[in-house]
Amino acid sequence: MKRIAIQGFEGSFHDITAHHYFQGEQIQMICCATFEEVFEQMKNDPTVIGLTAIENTIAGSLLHNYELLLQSGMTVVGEDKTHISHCLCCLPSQSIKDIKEVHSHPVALMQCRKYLSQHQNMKIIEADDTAGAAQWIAENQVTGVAAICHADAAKLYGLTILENNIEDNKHNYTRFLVLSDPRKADMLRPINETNKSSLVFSLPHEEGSLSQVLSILSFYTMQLTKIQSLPIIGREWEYMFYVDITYDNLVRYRQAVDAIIPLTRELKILGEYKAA
Ligand SMILES: O=C(O)C(=O)C[C@]1(C(=O)O)C=C[C@@H](O)C=C1
Repeated sequence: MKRIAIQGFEGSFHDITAHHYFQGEQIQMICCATFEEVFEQMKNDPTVIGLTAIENTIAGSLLHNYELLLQSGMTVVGEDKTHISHCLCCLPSQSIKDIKEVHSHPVALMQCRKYLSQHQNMKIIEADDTAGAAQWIAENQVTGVAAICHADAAKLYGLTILENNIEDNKHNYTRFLVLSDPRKADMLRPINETNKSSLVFSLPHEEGSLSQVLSILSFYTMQLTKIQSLPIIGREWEYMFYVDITYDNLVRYRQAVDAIIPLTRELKILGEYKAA
């Protein structure tokens, strides 16, 4: 039985994604209130696998999760991409005109900005997660409040769907990382199918330092799928660069990493895994 730590309750997008990624396997969810708690669970028990959202096609990157990943020393062993669709739901006794507040995860609220701006009478309240907001309304029989969550979560908690597909854009996908203690990583990833890596490094304050690294990656036919910079706290105007690359030749990939090491500082491989 695999134990998976997620941020969120049953019916949250983390829960849905974990069941998709580990399809056909026996899994037990460890539902955490925060991403910090997910990493804490993994730290306390190296057999616990983590699953965390890292970027969304509407709301952008979950920057804090990059930092948590780096600080934790955990390894990326896989990824999954989930189509995100939201509904507005409430107690069956309520109708749209009764709704004065909408509760959901901040990222879900961001994904429904346009819909919410058309309903200015509804006060927006951030919750720990989408399914948690639905569960809270159901358990406490809260009137005048709706949740934004997946339609399955609305059904799970016995809520009525007032409106479906309320996300700003139907091309709404979230990418999730599957994380493990490095000592357990090889048991969780199919080594011969590795075709993606996540790297992080900083660079010297010199002209062209980033472009040199990118040129070398391109020379070794590494395809850059993502680059994200994050400020280094305490070192003004210096950044950590988080880079994702895909490739079909593991030897060329290793050569590419060896070639960029002298040009970078603090290079760390966050994970080598199979692209979703
Ligand atoms: O609240 C949930 O259901 C979650 O799984 C969290 C989360 C996120 O962290 O981005 C996951 C996917 C969606 O993008 C919206 C929210």
